[in-house]
Amino acid sequence: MTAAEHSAPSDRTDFTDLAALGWDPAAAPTADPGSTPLRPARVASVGKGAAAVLAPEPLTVSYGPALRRAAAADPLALPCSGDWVLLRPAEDTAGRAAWTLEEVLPRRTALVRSGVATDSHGQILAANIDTVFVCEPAAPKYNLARVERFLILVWESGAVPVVVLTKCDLTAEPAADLLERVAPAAVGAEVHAVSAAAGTGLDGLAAHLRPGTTLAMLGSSGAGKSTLVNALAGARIMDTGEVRDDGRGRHTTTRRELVPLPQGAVMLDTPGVRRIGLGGSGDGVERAFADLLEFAELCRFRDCVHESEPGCAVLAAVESGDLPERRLHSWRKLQREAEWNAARTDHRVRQERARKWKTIHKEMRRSGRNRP
Ligand SMILES: Nc1nc2c(ncn2[C@@H]2O[C@H](COP(=O)(O)OP(=O)(O)OP(=O)(O)O)[C@@H](O)[C@H]2O)c(=O)[nH]1
Ligand SMILES: [Zn+2]
Repeated sequence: MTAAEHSAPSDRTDFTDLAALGWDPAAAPTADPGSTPLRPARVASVGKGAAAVLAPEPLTVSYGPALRRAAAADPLALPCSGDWVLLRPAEDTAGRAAWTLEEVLPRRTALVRSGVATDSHGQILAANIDTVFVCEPAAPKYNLARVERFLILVWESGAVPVVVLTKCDLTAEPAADLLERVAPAAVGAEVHAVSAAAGTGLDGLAAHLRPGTTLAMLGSSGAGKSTLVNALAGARIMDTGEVRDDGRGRHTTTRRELVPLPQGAVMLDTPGVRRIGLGGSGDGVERAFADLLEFAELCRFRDCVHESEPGCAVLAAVESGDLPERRLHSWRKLQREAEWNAARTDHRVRQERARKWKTIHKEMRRSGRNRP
């Protein structure tokens, strides 16, 4: 069934406007004949038991019973910003027309922060993001290890990372030199050097702002994310941190929201992520260190750990200068971290969760979508 057909019974859904929020018609849910038409919406932010959604007009919706049951079994079933969800018509306690959040549609991508407190499930920061601008200030000095950490996280999410070196007006280093130095840490990703203040390098990002794209920004606090969004939008649509206490600062971005850009993309604005744990369940490390792992294929021993083994092609590449030594150190550290986190969510836990999800979806279909 197409998006247009699905919208037919619900004259209140404007799919043209949903497209401005990144709605993909191919993802249109199929409604069972005779069931109450459910209405798609996109989550802007979440609170306790309720979410702020755009449908496309802003609504606050409470969680329906099926969703609450699913969340009790697995916290990842709870909606997060960027999720596409289905709403069911309901009444609030005063008898006024309202909507409940019935179901979270399958996530295309999910940005996960692991290692939150003792919870081994991790926390989903945002969903259905296509492209992430990994913002790293060129001045006073870029931090390649931080860029690598962000890249792993983005690859793991399923989104495409784009490294953006910000504040280039504050460094004497020519953009070409900057790009050349940073590119080895950003294997497989585009790298751009920009200055929001001077307006340079912004054109290079245009291709990532096309309609239908959901964008997000990652980068430490004060990296210049909000300033960059404003420069791209040509308007002050985000608060920026003009006043800060020190370099580490406080978060100046306090809202998580979906912000349409004039170019057609939507920006999913999440607060600066300062301390990130790696999930370790996906192929983020493999993708972020594809250069190193290509050499590893040539090691004499299959289980080579590239420490001191004879015939280690990785060590040989470092020796010959084909692989920066810094990359090897970075990889060791991040790989260990990812493995440690993955071990916490061991195989059994993952299987258990897959089984639970199956039940939850069945349950949702039964108790939610099919009920008249
Ligand atoms: N010189 C110069 N300063 C910049 C540039 N971009 C941002 N800044 C400054 O850097 C500071 C932090 O910028 P923000 O855009 O607030 O940083 P942010 O990454 O959004 O910070 P959080 O909201 O805390 O995550 C502000 O004082 C900006 O004016 C730039 O291109 N050049
Ligand atoms: Zn080796």
